[in-house]
Amino acid sequence: MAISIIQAVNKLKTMKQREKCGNLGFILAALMFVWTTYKSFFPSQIRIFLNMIHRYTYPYVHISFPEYQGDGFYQYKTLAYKAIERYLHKKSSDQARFLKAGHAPDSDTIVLSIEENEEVSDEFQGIKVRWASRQLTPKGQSISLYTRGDEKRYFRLTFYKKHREFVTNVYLKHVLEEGKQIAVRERRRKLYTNRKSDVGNRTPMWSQVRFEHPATFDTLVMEPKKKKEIMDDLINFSKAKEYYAKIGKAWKRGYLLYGPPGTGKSTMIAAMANLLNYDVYDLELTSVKDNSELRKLLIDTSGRSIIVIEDIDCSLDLTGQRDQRNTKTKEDKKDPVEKIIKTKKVEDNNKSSSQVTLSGLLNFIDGLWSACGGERLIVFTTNYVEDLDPALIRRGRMDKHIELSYCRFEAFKDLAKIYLNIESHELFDKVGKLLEEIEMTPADVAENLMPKSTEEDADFCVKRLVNALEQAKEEARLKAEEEERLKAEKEEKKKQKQKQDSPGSEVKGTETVAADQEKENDDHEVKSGETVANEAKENTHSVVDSAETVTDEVKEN
Ligand SMILES: Nc1ncnc2c1ncn2[C@@H]1O[C@H](COP(=O)(O)OP(=O)(O)OP(=O)(O)O)[C@@H](O)[C@H]1O
Repeated sequence: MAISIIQAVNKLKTMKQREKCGNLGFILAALMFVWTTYKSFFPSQIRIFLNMIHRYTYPYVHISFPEYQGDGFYQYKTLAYKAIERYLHKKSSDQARFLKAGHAPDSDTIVLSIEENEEVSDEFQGIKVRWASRQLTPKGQSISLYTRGDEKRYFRLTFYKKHREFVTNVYLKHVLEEGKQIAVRERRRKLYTNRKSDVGNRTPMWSQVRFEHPATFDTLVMEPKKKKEIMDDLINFSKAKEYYAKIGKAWKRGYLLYGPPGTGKSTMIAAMANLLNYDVYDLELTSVKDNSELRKLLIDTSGRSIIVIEDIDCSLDLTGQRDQRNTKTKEDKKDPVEKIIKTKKVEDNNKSSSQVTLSGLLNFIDGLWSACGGERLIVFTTNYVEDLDPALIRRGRMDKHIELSYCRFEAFKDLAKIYLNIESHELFDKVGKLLEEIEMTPADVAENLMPKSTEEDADFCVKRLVNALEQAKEEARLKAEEEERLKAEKEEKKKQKQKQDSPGSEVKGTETVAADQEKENDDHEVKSGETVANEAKENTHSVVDSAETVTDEVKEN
């Protein structure tokens, strides 16, 4: 019984299908008849006229965006097609049933786009449009024989005639801008460095690797208020294209990061690049032949990038007309170890044949060429901000000066949270006190806090830090004592020498000492006013020096 019912239903279905096929055949035949009659009986003028009426009353507008442009020899993918492809990715994956997948250049993303003859709709500010993908088949060729140049693929945008103004002026701008932004967001970021140019070398001047530094502002420890201020400044800059255009300034900003080694200058640059999704150009000034090469390098950089010159104080002799005597005084104040490191760096750099001058560098920062490309940060780092020429770092060139300093208690707590995932410990107070007495860089604190094996738990690491701080404190004390002793010894030797030099020194009493003192005073008077001023400066800085010495001893350890 059941079987016979099913058979009956099937029979009915087949009948209906046949009926449908019959109807379709009839409609097709009728259409062909109308078309043939139209072609044979309507003269071409009337057909043109009817076409015109049709065009006039047709409610839609179509715009085509071909994939490739160019002549028969050179074809290139149009920027508009690429941007539309990226823009439609999300809509295509949501709406279309037949999709094409491709690998976006310079990116790890798969881009989905609609297959031929598929359509997706879009709505922007209440206006609806349709996007379709089409392909023209050149006559006499099958699709499988296409070469890249033969492909006539294009996107077709359809919208109501009444929205023509809006679509062409507003919507298309939005699509292209958004598509470009998506491509930029999803691209693989690069770290570039410049190579020394050889004579006749035509290879690009920047070599590149993928930029994969994991540092972020979350992992960079510094005073929270200062950190927020820097982040706001950066984000503000990245959104200020119109503002910069309005005030007539090139869309770029200079940052000067200064502070002792190991306080996070390089880490901050990586965090900046990750925050803004920028590329990084690490410019090695000593490898740049001259000012004109420097300019070429600048032109070869792209927008949305950070150009970094590290250790700018050691990069070539950029002192300009600076007072050499002044420089010497500052050099004298430095710790001997620091002085040796710096002298070595400067010597190495001086060995390079670079003829880049201060004015060349100033032009690089804010000359006419610096405006090309836009959306660029220029970052200088230095351990010795006082050594830099004021012209180089004045506001307008280096707009924001950021000091990175030794680790304080707040920064330590952040590091403990990042490295050990702890927010409190019985030794925290002790660490806080020690950090007030001893200057330790975040790099050294981080190194002590980082577990080196699975046995080293948080407790072990905090204790290790306390030990390191106590040891640094003890060494600083011993060094200060040793310095005191040396100073006293020097004084004693000086006095002895004075005794030997002056006649009748054996019987020197209070009178003779007074005479010596008078002589010394006379000598001082002969000295030029400048030298006296310098000496006075040296004396005022002696207190700072001793503090620096303590710090350096910590660093050495
Ligand atoms: N403020 C900080 N926050 C978090 N980590 C830091 C900080 N400062 C230093 N570090 C850690 O110390 C290491 C060295 O820091 P970094 O290279 O950024 O210092 P620097 O100031 O650039 O040193 P130099 O002047 O020698 O180039 C980094 O890998 C980072 O892990």
